[in-house]
Amino acid sequence: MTSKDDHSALATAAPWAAPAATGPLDAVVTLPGSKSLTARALLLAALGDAPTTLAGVLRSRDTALMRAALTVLGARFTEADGDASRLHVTPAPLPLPVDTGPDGAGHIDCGLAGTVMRFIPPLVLLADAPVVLDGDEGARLRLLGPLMAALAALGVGVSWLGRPGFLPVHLTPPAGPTDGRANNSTDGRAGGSQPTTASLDASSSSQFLSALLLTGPLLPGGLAVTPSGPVPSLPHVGMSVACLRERGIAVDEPSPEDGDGQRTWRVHPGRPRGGRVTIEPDLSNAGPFLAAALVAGGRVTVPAWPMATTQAGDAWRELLPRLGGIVTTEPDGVGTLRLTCRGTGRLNGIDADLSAVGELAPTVAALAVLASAQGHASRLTGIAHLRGHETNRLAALVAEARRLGASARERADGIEIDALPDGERLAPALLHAYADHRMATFAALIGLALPGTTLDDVACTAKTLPDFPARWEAVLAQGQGGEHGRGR
Ligand SMILES: O=C(O)C1=C[C@@H](OP(=O)(O)O)[C@@H](O)[C@H](O)C1
Ligand SMILES: C=C(OP(=O)(O)O)C(=O)O
Repeated sequence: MTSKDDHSALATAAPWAAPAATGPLDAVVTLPGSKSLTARALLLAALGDAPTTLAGVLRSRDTALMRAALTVLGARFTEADGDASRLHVTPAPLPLPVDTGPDGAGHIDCGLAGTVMRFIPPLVLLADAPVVLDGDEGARLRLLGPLMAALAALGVGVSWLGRPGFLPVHLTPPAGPTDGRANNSTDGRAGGSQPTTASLDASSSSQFLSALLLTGPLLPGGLAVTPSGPVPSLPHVGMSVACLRERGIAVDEPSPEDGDGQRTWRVHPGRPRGGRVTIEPDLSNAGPFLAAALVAGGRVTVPAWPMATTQAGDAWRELLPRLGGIVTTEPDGVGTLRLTCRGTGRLNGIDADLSAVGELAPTVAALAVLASAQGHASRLTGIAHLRGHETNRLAALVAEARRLGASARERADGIEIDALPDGERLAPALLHAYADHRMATFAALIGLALPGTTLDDVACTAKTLPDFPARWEAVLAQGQGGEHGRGR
């Protein structure tokens, strides 16, 4: 099944002419909600002990698919107060009543969303009928095997409908009730019984571990899960833990001193609390906008930046100065900051282990490619798992960097970009997005510095950020003689 939604229709449109910078920026960018926090908020609200009202919800392709998937499993969503970013969620009853088709299974379109294809399968442990998951062509290249092996060990019937280990897959709930219908505690610690135990290999995606943790409180006795090796993107696991705790579920995290294969996460049984939840702006998607100031000069400000957050994008505060920017903050609202990034037009190379924040790599790579033309080499390491993202991002970044005339290569766990020799320059090109929203924003950043850069598919940015081209053009119009008001 390939999605026939707006995204795939737009993907065939003419190439996008990436706007070039014509002067220093002076822009304020208000970003919609975090993709990762929205996915978790939707799922935990669907499993809640009472209705939830969500504010700051991201409305994008990934989150629409998550909503649709949870609707197949019995949750109900209604827009609140005519505001698209506010949602009332009525939780699903247990066992989850699957909306089945003529084949007796519920059908879930994962699009290209890692959060949907990984977070939904463990819910089959709580479901009353089988579920079939499929997605875009690119989604059929994203690994699911290790998560399914863990679910099979918990009694889920796993039947691969294509290549083993990948979508599409047919999942059958275990014969007996495995859901936590007895887990009625409100303190998140009742249940008393020994936890359900699982082990899994999460070395190719932290989402496998997050997926089990998010369903964990509904399993008999909760869940104790021990990944067999290293786990990338650990802040995203921390985000899953924080989201559970915010909803009253107790979670014991392993000690950072525990070695790979010895770390156990213990989720205590209970129903996630309903109530009101406000979702933070997407700090990963803030990256290209803040980085634009490094390329064009001037400044870009993001308001409502949380003072404390589990989002990987908080690392921009540390990464952008290393790449040549100046990052400052000032108080904004309660618990939030206005974060400003200033650029001078000069870029630095960077040698960075991005294992914890891999989703920031394409934006860092765009700056590194541009820095190579200013005589600086860069090395991004700890990101072998990016080969399993929306596309093989290591191959894609190297191919696109070379298309521009940069000297770049893949290493086992990352990429290297050489300093361009004196006298050599980068040249604009038609860049490829590979259906990957972050490869599209890579191209947008390159276009600021290389007039004439085009991109084959800007529509794929709708995966996590609606209206990206308009938002990008509005940022450029601010401070370059344009008449757009500041902020949006
Ligand atoms: O849990 C999440 O919301 C995510 C976890 C990370 O996945 P990986 O561990 O596969 O990198 C991240 O890159 C992805 O964008 C979102
Ligand atoms: C890896 C990413 O997405 P997904 O949630 O689809 O894994 C990403 O957004 O960079």
